[in-house]
Amino acid sequence: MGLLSLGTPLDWPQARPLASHVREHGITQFLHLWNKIKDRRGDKLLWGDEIEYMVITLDDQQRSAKLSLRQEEILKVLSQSSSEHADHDPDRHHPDLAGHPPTFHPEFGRFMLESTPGSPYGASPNELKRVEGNMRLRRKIARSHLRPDELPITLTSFPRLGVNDAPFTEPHFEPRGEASRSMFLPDQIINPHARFPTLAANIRKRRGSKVAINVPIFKDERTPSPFIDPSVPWDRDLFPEDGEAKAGAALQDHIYMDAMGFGMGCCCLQVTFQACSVQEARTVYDQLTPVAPIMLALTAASPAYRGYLSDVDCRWNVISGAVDDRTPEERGEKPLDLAGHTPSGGLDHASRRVPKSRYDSVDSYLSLDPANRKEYNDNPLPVNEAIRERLMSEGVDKVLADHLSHLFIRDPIVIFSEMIDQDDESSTDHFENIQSTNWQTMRFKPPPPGGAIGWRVEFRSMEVQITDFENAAFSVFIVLLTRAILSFGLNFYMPISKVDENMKRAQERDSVGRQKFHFRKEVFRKRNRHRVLSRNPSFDAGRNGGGEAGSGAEVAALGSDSGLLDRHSPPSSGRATPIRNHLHHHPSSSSLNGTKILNGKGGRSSSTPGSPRAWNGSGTLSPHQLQVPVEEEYEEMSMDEIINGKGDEFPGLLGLVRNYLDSLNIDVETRCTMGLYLDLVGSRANGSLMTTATWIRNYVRSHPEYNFDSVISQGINYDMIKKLDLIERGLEEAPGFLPSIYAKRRRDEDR
Ligand SMILES: Nc1ncnc2c1ncn2[C@@H]1O[C@H](COP(=O)(O)OP(=O)(O)OP(=O)(O)O)[C@@H](O)[C@H]1O
Ligand SMILES: N[C@@H](CCC(=O)O)C(=O)O
Ligand SMILES: N[C@@H](CS)C(=O)O
Repeated sequence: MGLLSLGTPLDWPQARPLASHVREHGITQFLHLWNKIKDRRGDKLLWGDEIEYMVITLDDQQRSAKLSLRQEEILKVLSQSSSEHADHDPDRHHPDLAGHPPTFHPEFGRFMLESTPGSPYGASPNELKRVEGNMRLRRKIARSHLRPDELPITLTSFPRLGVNDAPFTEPHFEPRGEASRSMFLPDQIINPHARFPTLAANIRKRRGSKVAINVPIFKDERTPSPFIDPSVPWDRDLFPEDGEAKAGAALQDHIYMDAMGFGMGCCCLQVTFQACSVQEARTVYDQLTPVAPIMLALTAASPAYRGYLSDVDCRWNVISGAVDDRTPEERGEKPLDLAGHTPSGGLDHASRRVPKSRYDSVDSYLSLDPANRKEYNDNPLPVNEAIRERLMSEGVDKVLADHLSHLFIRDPIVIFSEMIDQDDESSTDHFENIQSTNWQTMRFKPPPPGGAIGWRVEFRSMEVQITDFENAAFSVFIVLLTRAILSFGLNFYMPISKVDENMKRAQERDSVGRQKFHFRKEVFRKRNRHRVLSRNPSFDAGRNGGGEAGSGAEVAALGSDSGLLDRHSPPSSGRATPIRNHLHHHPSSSSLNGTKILNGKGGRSSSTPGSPRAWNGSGTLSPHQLQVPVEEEYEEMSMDEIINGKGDEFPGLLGLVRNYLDSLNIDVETRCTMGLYLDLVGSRANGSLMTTATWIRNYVRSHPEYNFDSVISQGINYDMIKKLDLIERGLEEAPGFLPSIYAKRRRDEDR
């Protein structure tokens, strides 16, 4: 959930002239904050998940499953009940209700809820063991405030959103809304908070047309070819935009969608980490960036849109298209109008190309680690040049300045008239306005004013899973991987263009089984490979699921010279004694680069004159390593190899995580729970368990009502959602999808 300011939202013609004001003050706000918090360190690793749900109404007479639009009512009751829960609920003794009851938040869809733990977790194995119970408690609380015919389901995309041959919302509305002007979706599916309809309307207006999302259709035995969608009202003329579909916005052989709700009506699973310092946050951001597409593929859960099976398994490009506010010139569909060039901001809507939507993958790495070779930052990086120069002249290093000035190429989409003038020393509202509408695979989050919360990084690519067992498993896996990254000083860097290629592959049908992904071959820094392996002889056993727990001190010792941990961490964190580092040296003005589109070639390198000297000579990278041609550092691997390992050549992400776990002193029960989670991740990767997307596709294709024409009827949808609910509650087995232990374990926990 993004920034929810209150007030009167400005229509696009009024908001547009204020864009530079918001950007300028946003950066002033960032700089005020930066000067206060850039040296902040010593924060603990805390983390939290965000789970998004759809509320579904089931009608057993009609055999229909519809989206319930009662979000506002439900959230009101949930927020009242959170405080009362402690006294009246049968769960009142649940440790997660003491002090910090879980919280529920609105989301874009009026049929969506989001829940987070009441307070963030720590990263100790004992805390990790709590996660699934906390998630289940949240689901239980949500369910207890729904009507008997409603259920909360963690489904990434609702298969019949926008199918008008039968009502798909409760209550029903016709698709004729001013915000989206959609041929398929009524505006009533949008959360009525002014932020959301204004986002939808202003994205459309800035773009100059409705958004146009085209997902390839899954061609089944009887799907017409070419497929020209009979459910598009080709000749509707309610709004001027209605002609767009026929004029080329709707592609043949694709499922066409024309509104923000098709994307932001999808649900995901996000994980946010607090790091001990800005440098550690930048490390986590960089190292998780190549992991984002891998986790998107592994959690794939959305193979159905607007009543059809699609040929993709993930939501990513659907949301990307759903909020794509770029003009035709920015998208490269019309020639640029260079007369409109504005050198100070470079922000005229027709004067330059913008390669990506606001919702897309990360474009540049962020760390000052010399392992972050300039060759890795090989994507075009349009920046707001004036902002970049200003940040650097105020002492922000070039790498961070690139990142921020890239985010700040965007216009603010929602401006509230009451919020135009702010106290830039105490507010970060303008900064957050731009930051929170850059929806990328990773988000780098500065500490909010107030002091309680530190530097954070949000991991945003994962699709939400049907059960909290899976949601906990994937969240815990990412937390443990982060710990392994920091403790072993792992290096996953590879060219960011290859990460983007992986994003494309990740979304394809059955990418886990059929695709290969680029991944770095040598993930240990030279010295550490030897140290990790020799101090943790259980490594190979760990990879195979065995291995005895080692000593936590070993990991701490390894971490202390891993070259990636922040050297200012307090000794109590089990890390190195602080020594001086040079991370915050500022570039001299002579290093300012005047280019507007950066592509890495003029980019970062610890040896570039005037660029920050990032490291203190601890020798983590040998000159030899720096000389290896980038192309030789990575190769194509299957998902099984990336996760489960590849003989002696590559340990696999699970191998790394197991090795990290083996090094801790953990009780048997906790280790067993972690083992169940890691086994799920490994089994999904090697295909012994299928992804949610594959389960959904198989279910639809084996339903007696299915005609092998890609169509998901109301009856199929109803049966599927009922079945998924039974599976979640452990009342039906799901062979090949969930481990056999799941159902019984789930029922036992309900007792
Ligand atoms: N200090 C912290 N360290 C780490 N995680 C935290 C911290 N405080 C809150 N979180 C977690 O961060 C997640 C996001 O929290 P919240 O929804 O408040 O942030 P947000 O800024 O609205 O998120 P988003 O970036 O998704 O819009 C939650 O899982 C929460 O538990
Ligand atoms: N629901 C969106 C994320 C919305 C948000 O940024 O909070 C997704 O599936 O990615
Ligand atoms: N939920 C997302 C998308 S609208 C946000 O609020 O930014």
